[in-house]
Amino acid sequence: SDREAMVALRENVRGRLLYWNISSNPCNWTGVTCSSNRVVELRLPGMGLLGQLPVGNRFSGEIPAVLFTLKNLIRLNLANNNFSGPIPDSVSNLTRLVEWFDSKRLIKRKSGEKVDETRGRDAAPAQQPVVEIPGDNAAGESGSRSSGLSGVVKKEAKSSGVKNLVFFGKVSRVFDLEDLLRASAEVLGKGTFGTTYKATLEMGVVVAVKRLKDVTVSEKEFKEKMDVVGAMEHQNLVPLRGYYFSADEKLLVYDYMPMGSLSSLLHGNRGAGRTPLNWDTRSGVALGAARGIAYLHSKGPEISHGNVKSSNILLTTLYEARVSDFGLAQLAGPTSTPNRVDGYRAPEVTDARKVSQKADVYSFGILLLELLTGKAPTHALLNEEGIDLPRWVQSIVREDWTAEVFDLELLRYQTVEEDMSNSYSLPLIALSNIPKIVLRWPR
Ligand SMILES: Nc1ncnc2c1ncn2[C@@H]1O[C@H](COP(=O)(O)OP(=O)(O)OP(=O)(O)O)[C@@H](O)[C@H]1O
Repeated sequence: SDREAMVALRENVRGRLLYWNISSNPCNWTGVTCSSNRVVELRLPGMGLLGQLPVGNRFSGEIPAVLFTLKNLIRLNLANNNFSGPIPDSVSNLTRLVEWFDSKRLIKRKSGEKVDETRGRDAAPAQQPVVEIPGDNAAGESGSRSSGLSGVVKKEAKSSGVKNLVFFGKVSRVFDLEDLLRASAEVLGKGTFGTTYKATLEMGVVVAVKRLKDVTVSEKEFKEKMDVVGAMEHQNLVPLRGYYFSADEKLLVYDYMPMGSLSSLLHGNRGAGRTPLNWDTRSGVALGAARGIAYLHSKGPEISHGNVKSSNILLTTLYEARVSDFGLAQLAGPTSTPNRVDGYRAPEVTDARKVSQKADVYSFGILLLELLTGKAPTHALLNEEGIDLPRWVQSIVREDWTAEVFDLELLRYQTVEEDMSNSYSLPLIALSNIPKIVLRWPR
């Protein structure tokens, strides 16, 4: 029935369907008998009419070759028809056939091979064969947007018909590489390991995609390391959902965190209209980040984050902390270009790939100072405005305890100074010689 066909169609286009329309257009494919005279049109967002889908029309005869030549065709659903015979030669353009339930009735013809017509005719009716056409067909001409990821990611990734995204966890696979490449993309920022984009997929899903640079490890090693990262599951971590690896492109797919990073909330938009982070929020973020890092450390003595800093503490809409970017330092070569991570780095760390758990704790201590002072620990040599945060804190409170060290935004809240100064219970902090850094953990 048409209702069933609609359900099948919706399921099979996996969210790509913008609208569909059953009209009573006569079907005119040579060699195809159509008993219901109905044609389903499929429109995809921004792509116009893509093709007519013979869903549930009780078509019989061979599948019209024209279907396989349609540009931008992603999936072809032949559900509830009575097609038989060979899949047309042009099917060799297709790199993947999925859910080919009716293998008896529909035969994939290898080039030059004769087709056994009778085999097809005698078999049971086709149930739900679905053909996918990934690769350049789908990402081509009208499909790609100039601001899309496909304009950024190298061709090789686009045309790789075999490789696809590798997903972690029990989450059902909701999109594939082609979906990702067609997504509209916005640069979120450039970091040590590459550039991160906000990618909005046509089906409405939003993800953060990190395009890694300078990956020196082999595919096998990359996979092993990403498997470890992908297995980390904690409410204070940004989950790595999947990755893509090819010779030219390495992509990581994370959940997108709509509030951005602690760094941008603390230091961005200092002008009018800024929403200051109050002490409750800051201490809650510190606690959440500590829990995320402690979880990583609990996974084994050799497992550390390696890059704890405020741009890697992302926030949910409820201002809960999610730690991001763990396990990436070991993918790169030994040469690490100096960057603002240095402001967080424990003095004993000489190789960015070898950061101990203790060094993570040092970086976390710097993060706490950043939360308390509102100052970013950028490296003075690289950035004139940068400060060596522990040294600055020491210089301010060397003689006498003074509230000057705190972020002015925090001091606007009357009770906060007392809150911050009353407690010395910060056993986690391994920063040496920093007097009177006080923080009360929320109860
Ligand atoms: N999952 C995400 N959701 C929202 N924003 C993100 C996400 N991941 C990263 N960002 C933001 O994108 C920007 C770039 O991030 P990226 O991780 O590439 O660099 P970084 O954190 O500045 O440096 P590094 O590479 O050393 O960690 C940062 O502002 C970061 O907060």
